[in-house]
Formats: sequence, C-alpha cells, structure tokens
Amino acid sequence: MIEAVGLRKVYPLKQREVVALDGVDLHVEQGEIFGVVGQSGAGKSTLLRCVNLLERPTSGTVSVDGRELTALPAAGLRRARRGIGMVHQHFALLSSRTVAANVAFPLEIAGVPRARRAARVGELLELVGLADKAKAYPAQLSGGQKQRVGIARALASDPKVLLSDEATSALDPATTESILELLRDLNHQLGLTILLITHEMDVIKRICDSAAIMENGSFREAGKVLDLIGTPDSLLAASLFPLPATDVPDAVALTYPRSFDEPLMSELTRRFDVDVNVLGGAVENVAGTSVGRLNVQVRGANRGAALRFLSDKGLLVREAGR
Ligand SMILES: Nc1ncnc2c1ncn2[C@@H]1O[C@H](COP(=O)(O)OP(=O)(O)OP(=O)(O)O)[C@@H](O)[C@H]1O
Repeated sequence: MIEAVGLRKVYPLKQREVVALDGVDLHVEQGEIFGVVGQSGAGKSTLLRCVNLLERPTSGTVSVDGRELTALPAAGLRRARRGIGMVHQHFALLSSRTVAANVAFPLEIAGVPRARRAARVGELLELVGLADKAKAYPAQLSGGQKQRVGIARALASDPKVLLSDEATSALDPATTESILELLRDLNHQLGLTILLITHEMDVIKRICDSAAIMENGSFREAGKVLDLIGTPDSLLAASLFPLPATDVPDAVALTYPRSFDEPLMSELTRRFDVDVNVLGGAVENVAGTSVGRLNVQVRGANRGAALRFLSDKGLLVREAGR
C-alpha cells in the first residue's frame, strides 16, 4: 500500500548538509499498522512528510495505493493526497471553529455540498465517539478528545491511508491507551492502513503489526513485529523487552517468539532435573501472542541438554551470565 524506495532527503545548510534520510526502503502492506520508532533526530518526521510529499525527497520514489506520488504533477498530487489522512502530535485544530466545523474543514476545501458535509461529519464524530461534542470548541476538550477530532478530520475524505505523527506523545498513559485502541478499531473496521511514527516502544507493542527501528536516517531493522522478535539478536526484541545485565552464574536470556501451550519450565525441571530460577524480564501479549524475554538461571548436571530442549521447542537461548 505504501512503497518507498531509496528515499534520501538532504537539507543543505549554510556550513554543511544534513542527511535526514539516507536510503530508506519502506514497505507497508494494505490493512496493516506499521510503526517507525527512533530517537529524536532519527529522521522519522522527515520520512512521514516525504511519504505524502509535504516534503519532496532529494531522491528515491514514493508510491501509495499503486500510484507513484513522486512522478505526479501538482494537480494529480493534490488529488492523491485526499487518499492520505494525517494526524498530528499537537492536534492542529482551528480554535475559532467548533468540533463539527473542524471536521468539516477538509470537506469544505474539497467542495463537498453542505448537506453531504453535515451528514459525513455526523458519521465521523460517531465513529470517534464524540457525537455529543459537535458544538464544542477545541478549548473545551481534553487532549484525548482533541486528538479524536484530529482523527475524525483526517478521515473526512475517506482515505485508505492514515499517517500518524506522534499522535499520542502529548497524552497521558490512559488517554494514550484509548487513542491507540481507537486507531486499532479504525484499522479493523475500515481496513485503514496506518503508518505511524513514535518514540515510544509501547506503541509498537500495543498496536503495530510491523515496525522499523530508525537511526541516523535509515532503518536498522524492519519487518513484522512477531518475526523480528523471533530473530536472533533482534534489536527490536531487545528494545521492546529490555533485560538488565546480570552476573548471576549460569543465567540465560530466553526469548519467547510465540505462545506456548505447555508449561515449559516445569517440564524442564522434571525431565532434566535442573533448578530454574527466573531472574527478570517480561512476557506480554503482542498481537494476540505471548512473547517476550526472560533472564533465567538454569543449574544442574543436565544444563546443556535442558537448554537444547528449550531451543528445540523454538525459544531463542543466549548465555547471559558469567
Ligand atoms: N527543514 C529542515 N532543515 C534542516 N534540517 C532539518 C529540517 N528538518 C529536519 N532536519 C534535520 O533532519 C534530521 C531528522 O529530523 P526529523 O525531524 O525527521 O527527526 P525525528 O526523528 O522526527 O525527530 P523528532 O522525534 O525530534 O521529531 C535532524 O538532524 C533535523 O535537525
């Protein structure tokens, strides 16, 4: 659905050049939520702006829904952009307009007649759970409600793709959760493809099907979240489930790349007569699967065979202690 190939963006400054994107290949499938995570300055916002061509890449191509945006003339690009909604970190609402008028704004610009506009705004406010706030002004809303208005406005032209620029960074944890849930619901209900940028690993854990870790203008790692977690030495797995360094003897770091029905640890102690002591870590539900990483001390004469058993079962096993 979104295909970017060899994206480079160089900002020429007076003294030097800033390479904000350094050869990014992005592949977002239809109907998935793809999260790009990275620290400040990694190039995330530049990437998002290059995807809808708010910013023209220095080189490389961008296609959305089969159309190469980088090859379109200005009028074609304006039309294509209607198929791409955008949600902003600080909501970007017009303070002098009511909630309904904010949501109607892109429809007015597109020349949609008044009656159709009103009906569509009603549907959109219903969709984001704000039907009772149509006449309120942005100043009368909470942060989460403002972001719901931002989302409704982004969906006004019925886009197939939604770009989210740190949509939850200005929100408290409970509100973040409810906005992420809304994005997940919209993704399911409307088949909406979502490309989001975030600096919060939790956002990736909560709602993303695929993810990329961005550093210095390029992707260090990209793919399906569950595949990446199951890849040995995955940076994403280590970032999603950080393990403290341990100097406990005979410790191993175990990665669970999928759910296991059987009680592996009790089977381990029974079959191999080893002592197992969980030192730390977490296993959590990601995309309906229990995945995570644990530091576990495994001691006993059959330790080697016990670890081989875990690896044969599909866990990733790494020596962690001395
Ligand atoms: N208009 C611009 N002119 C010059 N340099 C820019 C411009 N926009 C971004 N940059 C530089 O490009 C690099 C990437 O910036 P970008 O905003 O894309 O990163 P980011 O990962 O989104 O960071 P943040 O999370 O802080 O928004 C940074 O070094 C930034 O200073």
